[in-house]
Amino acid sequence: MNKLFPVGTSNKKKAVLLSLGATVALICRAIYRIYYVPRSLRHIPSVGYFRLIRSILRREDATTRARTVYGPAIKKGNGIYLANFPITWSVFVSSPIAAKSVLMKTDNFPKSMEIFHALGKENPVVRFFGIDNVAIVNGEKWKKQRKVMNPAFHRAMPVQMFGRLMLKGFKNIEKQDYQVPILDFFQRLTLDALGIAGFGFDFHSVDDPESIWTKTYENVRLGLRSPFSFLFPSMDWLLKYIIPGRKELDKSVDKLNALLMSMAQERRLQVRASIDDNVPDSEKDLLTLMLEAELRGEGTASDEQLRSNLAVFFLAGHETTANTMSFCLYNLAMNKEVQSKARQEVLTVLGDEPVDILPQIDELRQMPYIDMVLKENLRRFGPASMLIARKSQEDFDLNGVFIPKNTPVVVETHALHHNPDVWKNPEQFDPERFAPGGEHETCHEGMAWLPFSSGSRGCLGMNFSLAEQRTFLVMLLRKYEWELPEDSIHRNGVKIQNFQNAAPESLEIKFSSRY
Ligand code: HEM
Repeated sequence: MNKLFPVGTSNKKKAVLLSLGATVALICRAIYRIYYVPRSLRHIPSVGYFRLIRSILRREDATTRARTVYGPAIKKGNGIYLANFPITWSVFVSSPIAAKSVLMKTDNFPKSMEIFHALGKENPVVRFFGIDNVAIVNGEKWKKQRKVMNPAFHRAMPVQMFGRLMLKGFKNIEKQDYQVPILDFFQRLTLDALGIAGFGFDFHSVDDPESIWTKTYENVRLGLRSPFSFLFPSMDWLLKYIIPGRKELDKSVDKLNALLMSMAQERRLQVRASIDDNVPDSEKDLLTLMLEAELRGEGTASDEQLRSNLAVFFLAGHETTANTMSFCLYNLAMNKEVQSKARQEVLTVLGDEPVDILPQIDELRQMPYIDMVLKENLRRFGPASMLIARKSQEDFDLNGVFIPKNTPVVVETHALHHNPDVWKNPEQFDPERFAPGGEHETCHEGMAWLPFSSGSRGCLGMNFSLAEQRTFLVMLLRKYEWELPEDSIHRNGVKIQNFQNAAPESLEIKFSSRY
């Protein structure tokens, strides 16, 4: 040690120099890890770390980023490339054939739980969602939970309840003088829909903007999205005292957790006493249906697992559906001929009497063009721009590219849906792609359309969300025509809120009533 320092250096000076040296070494190591691609992955075309960060800081939307940042690497790697994102070097997949290989081989590519473990038990994200829920766990644990839930999500969907909510939504459109901040409008509808359908609880978000439970939920939703809730996890013990709003967030998480837990416990007792025996399945909430499946011996779920899964339904089903519907109204405002064609289909099935009506399930099934519109909207602006990272369990040949064991692999749905080698004119909104014999049916091998993912880990709530989207869209088309206001910032292309939330930035829609 003495050889390192000139004779006469005091102990205090030595300590300072040593700590400085250690800090510089740590910083160099961190920069090296960020910048230099691991040797075992260097054969895959990569995206520069700082180019990516610059794009995020400039708030470039996912489409621009896919074109300018990832585009060249995607082309070079035939749909497979490497980027240091979100926390480590990962392989990104935007080719239909490679995506299919990853999603069909769930044992080779289970979901990676690293982020949740890194956050630690005290983190609000982990305290709300838990780490034992169907969206995160793998293997037998996952099978058991999914088995309890599958029947609940495959029964007849509660379209009458969705319709009743939209009737309340009509009143809000009138109250707001027919020019409506559309994301807020749909966030209220989809929150109430999830509360009622999930566990029989009305947040009253649509009819009472000040409702206490809506505010509690909003505190949690926005708080968990703050970068401070998941960045610097090792500093959480300190951050929780200095981050503004963190105390409030912790309190709201406790309050919402207590509500979900009490719902799970009470409903278990009710189901055991068979209180809801005469209620048809389409009117039962998801919690009741899950508990009934458990009673029939179709899997098991503890109270904490039920609570944690109800929390996941909010994460997975609230903003996703609200964002999707907002984009759908945008797309139809920008493509008037599609809006008219969709309305014509609705009027043919439901008639054009000047009165509000609630569509029935079998009527919604007779509207193939509406489904084409919803599919194209999800291709263009699906809310899940990438799937949760998977980790390769062994060396793997992915469409001719060698992927070593323990590599994080991310299917990047946005880049896949906007890949010009896969979709013709990908930036154009064209529902005809999904017509029988259309582009999607005839030109695609592998998995080219993945807004809900696919395979056994595909979205559990897909049918639920699609039934909700159909009901809302059909009722809106029957009652209104709509367009963007003259001064809308979205006239030359939609502006996205930010990197964390791919929702349209303060989008307003101007409605005119048809009756
Ligand atoms: C437009 C609406 C929705 C979209 C685009 C969507 C998309 C997705 C995607 C892409 C996945 C796969 C994630 C991954 O593997 O990394 C997923 C999984 C999941 N979704 Fe959805 N989702 C939507 C609505 C819903 C709703 C309404 C619910 C529940 C009420 C829900 C519940 C779930 C659950 C529980 C999973 C995990 C399934 C598993 O791993 O077994 N989703 N969703």
